Formats: sequence, C-alpha cells, structure tokens
Amino acid sequence: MQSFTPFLVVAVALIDADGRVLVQQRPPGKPMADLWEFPGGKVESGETPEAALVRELEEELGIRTHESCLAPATFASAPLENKHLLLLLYVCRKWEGMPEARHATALQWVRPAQMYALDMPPADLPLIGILDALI
Ligand SMILES: Nc1nc2c([nH]c(=O)n2[C@@H]2O[C@H](COP(=O)(O)OP(=O)(O)OP(=O)(O)O)[C@@H](O)[C@H]2O)c(=O)[nH]1
Repeated sequence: MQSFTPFLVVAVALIDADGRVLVQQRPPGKPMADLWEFPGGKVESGETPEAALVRELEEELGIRTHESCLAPATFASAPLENKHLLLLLYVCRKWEGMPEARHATALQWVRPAQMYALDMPPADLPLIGILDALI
C-alpha cells in the first residue's frame, strides 16, 4: 500500500455580485509558479481550516471575512510531490475590503467556464465543473 502523508490546504472561491470568481497567479520562485489558483494556503498546526482561511485572505489579499461567511463547497484529493494534497474549497460571497495582490503576481475575476483556459494546478481541474454547478 502507498504511504499517505496528508497535506491540508484550504482555498476559497470568492464570488462577486456578477458571479465571477477571483483567481490569483502564483509568484515566480514558488512551486507551481505562474499557475492560477484559488486564494488560500496551508493549515498551520493547531489551526482550524476556517481560521486558516480567514488568516490567508488577510495576508494574501488584505480582505477581512468571518468564519460564518465561508461555506464548504467541495474538495480535491491528489498526489503532490511525496505527499497527498487534501484541498478544502470554500465559497465566500461576503468580505470587507478590495482584494489586492499582496503575494500573487496578478489577480483576475473569471467565470468558472473561463477557468478551463487558465493554467491551474492539476488538483484544481475537477473543482471547476463543480464550482460552475454551484454558483
Ligand atoms: N492556495 C492554493 N493552493 C493550491 C491550489 N491548488 C493546489 O494544488 N494548491 C497547492 O497547495 C499548496 C498550498 O501551499 P502554499 O505554498 O500556496 O501555501 P502558503 O500560502 O501557506 O505558502 P507559504 O509557504 O508561502 O506560506 C501548494 O503546494 C499549492 O500548489 C489552489 O487552488 N490554491
């Protein structure tokens, strides 16, 4: 049997009033540089997934939201290097502030169908159709 080391990541589809979703481009020098992803990151030890996401949104985009505004949407499960990625994807429609690219190279608002034309991490591909059906 293959060994399983879970690597827990949280991410969010921020949805605007037009039903578009925010994606950000990973900066050079990081693994998967230049790919477009959902904002989020690793869950630190001792942190709940929701607290991690609230923290990541403040750090990466400078926006504030509340755990009660994060609705669980779907998840991805995929091998990643020598680990196994479990990515919990939430949906959020309510936050304060204007997202700015504090860590990412760029941000863009896209409809789920437009995501198929973007280079995204392989684990994200199954999430697009689910997101499209959800919003
Ligand atoms: N945020 C995010 N990470 C994703 C997505 N899809 C995906 O495979 N990942 C992977 O999940 C991991 C997230 O780690 P990260 O390095 O971005 O997390 P972080 O913000 O805590 O990074 P840091 O080490 O700079 O603090 C990366 O290996 C990334 O490639 C996604 O849609 N959003």
